[in-house]
Amino acid sequence: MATKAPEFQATALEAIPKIASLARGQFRTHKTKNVEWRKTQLRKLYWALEDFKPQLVEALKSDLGKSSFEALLTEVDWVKKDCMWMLDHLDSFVKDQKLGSPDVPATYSIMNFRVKKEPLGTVLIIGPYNYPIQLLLCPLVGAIAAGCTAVLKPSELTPACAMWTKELIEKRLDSGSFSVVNGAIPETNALMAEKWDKIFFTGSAQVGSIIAQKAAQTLTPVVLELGGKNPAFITKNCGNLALAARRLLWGKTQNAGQVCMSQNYVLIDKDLVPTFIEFLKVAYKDMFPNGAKASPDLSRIVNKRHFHRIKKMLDDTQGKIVMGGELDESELYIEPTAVLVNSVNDSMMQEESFGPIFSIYPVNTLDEALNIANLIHKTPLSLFTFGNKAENNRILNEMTSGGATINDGFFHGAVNTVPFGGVGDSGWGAYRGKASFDSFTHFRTIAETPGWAEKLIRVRYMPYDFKALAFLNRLTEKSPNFDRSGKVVKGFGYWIKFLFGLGGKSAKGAFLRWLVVLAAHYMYTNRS
Ligand SMILES: NC(=O)C1=CN([C@@H]2O[C@H](COP(=O)(O)OP(=O)(O)OC[C@H]3O[C@@H](n4cnc5c(N)ncnc54)[C@H](O)[C@@H]3O)[C@@H](O)[C@H]2O)C=CC1
Ligand SMILES: CC1=C(/C=C/C(C)=C/C=C/C(C)=C/C=C/C=C(C)/C=C/C=C(C)/C=C/C=C(\C)C(=O)O)C(C)(C)CCC1
Repeated sequence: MATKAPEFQATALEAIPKIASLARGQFRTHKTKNVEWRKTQLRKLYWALEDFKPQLVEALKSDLGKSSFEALLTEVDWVKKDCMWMLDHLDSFVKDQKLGSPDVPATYSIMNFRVKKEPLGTVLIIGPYNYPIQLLLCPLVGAIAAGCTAVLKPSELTPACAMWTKELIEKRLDSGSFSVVNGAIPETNALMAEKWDKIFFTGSAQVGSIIAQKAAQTLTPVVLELGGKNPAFITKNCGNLALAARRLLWGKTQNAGQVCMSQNYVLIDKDLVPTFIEFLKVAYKDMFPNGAKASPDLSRIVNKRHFHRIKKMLDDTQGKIVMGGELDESELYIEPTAVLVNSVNDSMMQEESFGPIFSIYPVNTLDEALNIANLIHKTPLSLFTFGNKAENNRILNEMTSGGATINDGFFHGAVNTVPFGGVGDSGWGAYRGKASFDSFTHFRTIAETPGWAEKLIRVRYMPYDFKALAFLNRLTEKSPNFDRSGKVVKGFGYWIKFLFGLGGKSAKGAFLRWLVVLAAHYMYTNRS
């Protein structure tokens, strides 16, 4: 098969309602409820990715200048691994979950409470341009696993990937259950005019807000994976400043920093700044011995609009470029660049970089760093800490983020099986690993009341009987072990428990203590 992508073609607007209706129709056949059917789709997706590998690698090169190393590690092989992982665990995820203690009080245990995992239905997945394969198809893995049908809308900014994605999905997966609509705003609007059971959107906060507002009109649940202005903190006690510099530079070189979870700015103890800059330069030289432009590993900026967006941040800064700074529009090339700034109002602090540039902001104290970070963006997608244990804990405690990495760049997001998502305005909901399955699943609680229990549970019927209610309360109500000021009261029950538990708080602890006592007693009475 040729590796050159078919020319980009938007899906005809009038075809979109039919595509959505077909996917809904396929869901109503109930075939997706069959776990074997889902597994077959995941297996087919795995092999489609393997078979289309040359095309996808080539497409990532032509759309983003992405190296084949990254194309495999973070896109094609990444999704294949996701398929394999899901196949390995799906049987256990789909099982009904029996509900017992502590969810169900012992008095209701006869009702066989359980949670049934149901597919949400037909879902819409809208992807961004930076990881056009991974960020579109990983949610699809979750949707297939959960038993949903889906329509995918790749980013039009990566046209070659969009066209191959359409071909591999529509040729290899169940026809009509999974389709791809290509296009930009008009096509997305046409999709948004349809009724979905969930919308999974990855992209900018501005578009995320449009999607959420539209979805709210039909009470459609949404997952939003958005961006953020992500801080890194470096304190005097970071230990290895050279390592911090190298690891943070990694975050701005992979995919030319077009990674929504990489750092936007570094808040660093002012005394460390000159050495940190030197270490950045050393790391840069290590990664790009012949300069970044000559490196076959560094991606390009996706298009002129984004190139100029990033360039404007550099044009508007009042700071000083201390590493990098070269730009070449003809190649959409921007060199990994660090800018030393001294104002929170600087363009390098206020705009989301989403490119290979970041700022360095010197601070006097950790208090100051935390105040600035909370001011710039209270709920970023990521956060990075390079301090001692107490400082790292303090940062994690006093500032939230979607995810965080201690002592590295975005490592919390570099493993495909752990939950990933934002918080507040950096995103709603999470996916990856089991979270991908959960994201497209309705957890339906089921109770089953046996006929023979009728007499036991008839207290609910009219005419109401207060005596029966009092009896039920005696059986089920727990009296508080705290007073009106919220203080725990150590009453008779507490001391009895303490005595019989031999001071242990849990049943297991008490059991172990009793074992020790009995063993000691046995040895004492059987001593020769
Ligand atoms: N949290 C996460 O996992 C990720 C978040 N991002 C964020 O995404 C942004 C960059 O990605 P882009 O592709 O530029 O995002 P974008 O928001 O411009 O586009 C995302 C999708 O929305 C569609 N779209 C664009 N404008 C629209 C409109 N007015 N109405 C309806 N649909 C529209 C596009 O066709 C595309 O498929 C950055 O802000 C970045 O932080 C990117 C990757 C991952
Ligand atoms: C091999 C042996 C061992 C272990 C070796 C280890 C731990 C190797 C580690 C390798 C590393 C650090 C690989 C790094 C990979 C980075 C990846 C995959 C980055 C992915 C980025 C992604 C997916 C970006 C996503 C972007 C998103 C979501 C966005 O824009 O929002 C032992 C254990 C030491 C034993 C010996 C053998």
